Amino acid sequence: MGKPNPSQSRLVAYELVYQVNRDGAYANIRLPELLSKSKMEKADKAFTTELSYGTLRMQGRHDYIATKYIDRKFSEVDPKIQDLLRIGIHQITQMRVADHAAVSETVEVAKLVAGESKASYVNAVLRKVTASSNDLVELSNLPNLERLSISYSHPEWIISSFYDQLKDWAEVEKLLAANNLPAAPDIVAWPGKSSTTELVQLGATQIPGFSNAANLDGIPSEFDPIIQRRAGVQDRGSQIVVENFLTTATIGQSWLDMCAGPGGKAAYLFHSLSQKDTTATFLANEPIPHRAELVKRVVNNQQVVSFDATDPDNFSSTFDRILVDAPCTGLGALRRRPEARWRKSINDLKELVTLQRNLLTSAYKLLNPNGIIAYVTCSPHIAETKGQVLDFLARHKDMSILPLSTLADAHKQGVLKDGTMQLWTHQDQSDGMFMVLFKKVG
Ligand SMILES: C[S@@+](CC[C@H](N)C(=O)[O-])C[C@H]1O[C@@H](n2cnc3c(N)ncnc32)[C@H](O)[C@@H]1O
Repeated sequence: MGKPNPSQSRLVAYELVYQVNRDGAYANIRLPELLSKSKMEKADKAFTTELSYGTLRMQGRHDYIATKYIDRKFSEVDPKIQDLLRIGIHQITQMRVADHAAVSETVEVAKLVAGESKASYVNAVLRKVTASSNDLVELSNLPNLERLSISYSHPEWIISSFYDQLKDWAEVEKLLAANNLPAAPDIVAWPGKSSTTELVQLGATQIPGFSNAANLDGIPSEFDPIIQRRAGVQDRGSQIVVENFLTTATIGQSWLDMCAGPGGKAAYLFHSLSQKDTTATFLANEPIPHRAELVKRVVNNQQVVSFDATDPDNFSSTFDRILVDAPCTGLGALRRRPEARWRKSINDLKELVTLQRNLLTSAYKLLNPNGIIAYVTCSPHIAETKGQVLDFLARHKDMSILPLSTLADAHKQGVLKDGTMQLWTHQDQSDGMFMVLFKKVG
């Protein structure tokens, strides 16, 4: 084999996959850094993005394929070889790259990052993969859970949690497929700062049924209204949450965003309230310092505090409207975060459910008579959604659900019989947001 000569686009894709899988990097933060250092052309950057994000999403499936051609468990293979095989198999099975190019280009990366002998091994395994149809017909004999887990590259516990809610394997399959498709970012025009007319004039596409939303077929950090902090990157599901909560506004209320970082909903709420009602007050709270700094970039600094919100004594006043956009497993936003499905476990869920419960208890203590709490997660998991609702209502007899269906100006999308809302990526083209409004009586 000659001197290694990898293409920049594959080398950067490998670096990203390795850093995410081995060093805990976040793809959406690390990739822009790697791309800006690389000086690649736009088309090569797009290739790198598709290859690296796609590999991270689909690596469960790729590991299954690789295991057919190796003589040990995939987890026992050298970590560099694991990630090289994954990017090779992604090109062979998921992208329109000719087999010979997928193999030889991956082998060039392997020579540079892992040396000649490991590169030979990668070469041998990938050649065997190209000789197969990779149609995985054998999976049709497996139970639904195992079959879908391999085909759509999702951990089984996550698929079970979707089935618990959807109760229909065909629907679950559609959701898993949607989670594997990249989505162009949604943006929101902050009232008083920009408008959808301006966003559309600058090349974004308006989203029907929304007052301030547009979809951007481009890089948000290169879009002027975002650079100038007059608009934000925000999935339409989160925009629905904010807009629904705002329909409960009356004059002169005090608002708290209890879990505000990095500030998406806080910014939209803050700018909307500033336009609607100058007598309303707004406070955003975020305990993690660097996330609180992000909130300060989009909300007036004087209106951002940094406390553990599970202790209500940290706050010096009570509120009429409290948003509890709680830390959660994020199982509703898997298409936007390629590695997220591999990062969370059932153990995380247990801790998160306790934290969510404690935040709700604290919100209750901070709520004024006739006040409203919006409890929100970007997860459809039953323990983080319906489970929390039942638990909260059982513990607080003076609280009841304010059905979203009774609010004339609220979005109708995803509203369930009990008045809560559950969005689904495959049905609503949004993150799988859950929302319930709790009203305090008297
Ligand atoms: C789902 S995120 C909020 C997203 C945010 N509302 C937005 O739209 O950009 C949950 C936030 O809760 C914060 N958090 C974690 N523990 C908390 C606590 N004990 N009190 C308040 N916030 C907490 C996390 O740091 C995280 O920033």
